[in-house]
Amino acid sequence: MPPIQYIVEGGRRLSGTIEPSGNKNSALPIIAAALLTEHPVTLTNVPRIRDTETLVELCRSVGASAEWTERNTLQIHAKEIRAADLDPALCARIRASILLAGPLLARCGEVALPPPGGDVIGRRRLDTHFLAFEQLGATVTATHRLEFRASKLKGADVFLDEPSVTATENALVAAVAARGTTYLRNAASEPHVQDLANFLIALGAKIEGVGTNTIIVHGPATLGSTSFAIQPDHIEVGSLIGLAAVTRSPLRIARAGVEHLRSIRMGFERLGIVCGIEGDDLVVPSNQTMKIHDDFGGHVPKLEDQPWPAFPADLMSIAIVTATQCDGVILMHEKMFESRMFFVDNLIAMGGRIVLCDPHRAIVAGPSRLRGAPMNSPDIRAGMAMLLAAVCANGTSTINNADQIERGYERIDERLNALGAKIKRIPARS
Ligand SMILES: CC(=O)N[C@H]1[C@@H](OP(=O)(O)OP(=O)(O)OC[C@H]2O[C@@H](n3ccc(=O)[nH]c3=O)[C@H](O)[C@@H]2O)O[C@H](CO)[C@@H](O)[C@@H]1O
Ligand SMILES: C=C(OP(=O)(O)O)C(=O)O
Repeated sequence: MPPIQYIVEGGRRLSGTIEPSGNKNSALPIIAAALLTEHPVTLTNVPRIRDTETLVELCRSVGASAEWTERNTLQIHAKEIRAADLDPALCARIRASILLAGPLLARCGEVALPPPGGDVIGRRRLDTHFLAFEQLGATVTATHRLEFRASKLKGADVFLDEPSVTATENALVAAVAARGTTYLRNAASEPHVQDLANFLIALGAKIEGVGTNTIIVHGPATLGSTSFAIQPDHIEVGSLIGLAAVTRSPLRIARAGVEHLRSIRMGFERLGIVCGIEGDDLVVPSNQTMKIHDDFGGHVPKLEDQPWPAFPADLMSIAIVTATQCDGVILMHEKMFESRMFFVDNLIAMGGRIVLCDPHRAIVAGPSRLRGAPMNSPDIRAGMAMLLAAVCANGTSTINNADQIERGYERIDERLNALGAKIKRIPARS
C-alpha cells in the first residue's frame, strides 16, 4: 500500500455535528475475545480502521471466520480454531496482537506469538501479562517469540504490578476460562476494559467489579453467542474537543458517551475550554475563554496523565496542541510513555512556544500563531494532534505518514471536511 499523505489548508472555521466512531481500544480486545466462544458473535459500531482490519486478518489465520456484513458490523465465528503460527509481520503492525494470547491459550492450551507492535511511544513492557498468565497456571517462555502453555487454567488471586490495560484484558479473558474464582487486583478500569467485561458477560461470563480496580471472575463460564455494540471512542471525543477549541468552532459531538468524559472535560476546563452536555451529546461552543487556569496562589498549573479514571495518556498530544492556542503557561506531564512528547518539535517549527524539559515534561506558553509546515506523523495520537495543528495554522501543511492516523481514526479526512476543513488525502479514497 502506498504511504498516505494529508495536505491541509489551515485557518478555516468548522461547524456542525459529528459522531465519534466505536472505541478502537474496545474493539480490539473484543474481536480477540470473540475467539473464546465457539458460537457466532456479531459486533456493531466497530471502527473500520487499519488496526481492526489487521486483527481480523489474524483471527482468520487461526481458523475463525470473520466477515464485515456492513461497514461497521463484523461477524466472527470461531467454531474451530488452531494455535497456528501467526504472521510476524501482521503481529508487528499492532499492539493488540498480544490480546490473542488469552483467548488462544484458553481455547487451544498453547499459543506462540511473534512480538506485538503498535505505537512507538516508549518502552512497552509485557511483564504484567506474563505475571498474570503465570499466576493463572500458564508457563511463559519469552524468546524471539512469546510462548504460553497451560493444560488447565486455574483461578487465582492476582495482584498486577501495574494497572496495564492490555494485561488486564488478557487476564480477564483467561480468567473467564479458568476453573475457580479469580481476583484481578490493581486492574485497569478504562472504558475499553469495561466494554470487554460487558461483552464477556453478554457471552455468559460471571464477572463482578466492572469499572473498579478489583475484578472478580467466577469461571469457567459456558459461553454462547451474542450481538454487542462497541461504545463510542472517548479518545476520539477528546480529540474533537481539541479540534473545536483550536479552530474556535462550534461543534456538537453526538452520542458521545458522556458518562466516560468527566476527567477529559476537567482536563480541557483547565485550558479554559468548557463543554456542555445535552442528553448524550457533548456541545463545544465557539466562545471559549481559552484562558489557562492558574493553580491557587497564581502558581503554574499542570496537566498530567494517569491510569483511568484520570486524564488519559492517549489525549496528551492533543492537549499539548490545544494548549498552544490558550492564554497562559502550563506544564504538560506525560507520566506513562517516554517518547510520546518528541513530536513537539513539529509544533515548535510551526511557531508553538514550547520547552521540552525532558522526555516526560513540556512547558507550553500560549497563545501562539501557528504556521503551516511539512510534518511526519510518528504515532496515532501525535498524528491526530498535528492534524489539529494543521487545521488551525495559517497556510498549508503536509502530513506524511498519515497511515498512522488512519490506524486509529476512521475516514477522518472525509469527516472533518464535512465540518468545513480542507484536507486532501493522497492517494484519494476510491
Ligand atoms: C491497544 C490498547 O488498548 N492500547 C492502549 C493500552 O496500551 P498498553 O496496554 O500497551 O498500555 P499499558 O496500560 O500496559 O501501559 C502503558 C504505559 O504506561 C505505563 N504505566 C502504566 C500504569 C501505571 O500505573 N503506570 C505506568 O507508568 C506502563 O509501564 C507503560 O509504559 O493502554 C495505554 C495506556 O492507557 C494506551 O496508551 C494504549 O492506547
Ligand atoms: C497507543 C495507542 O495504540 P496502541 O496501543 O495500539 O499502539 C493509542 O491508541 O494511542
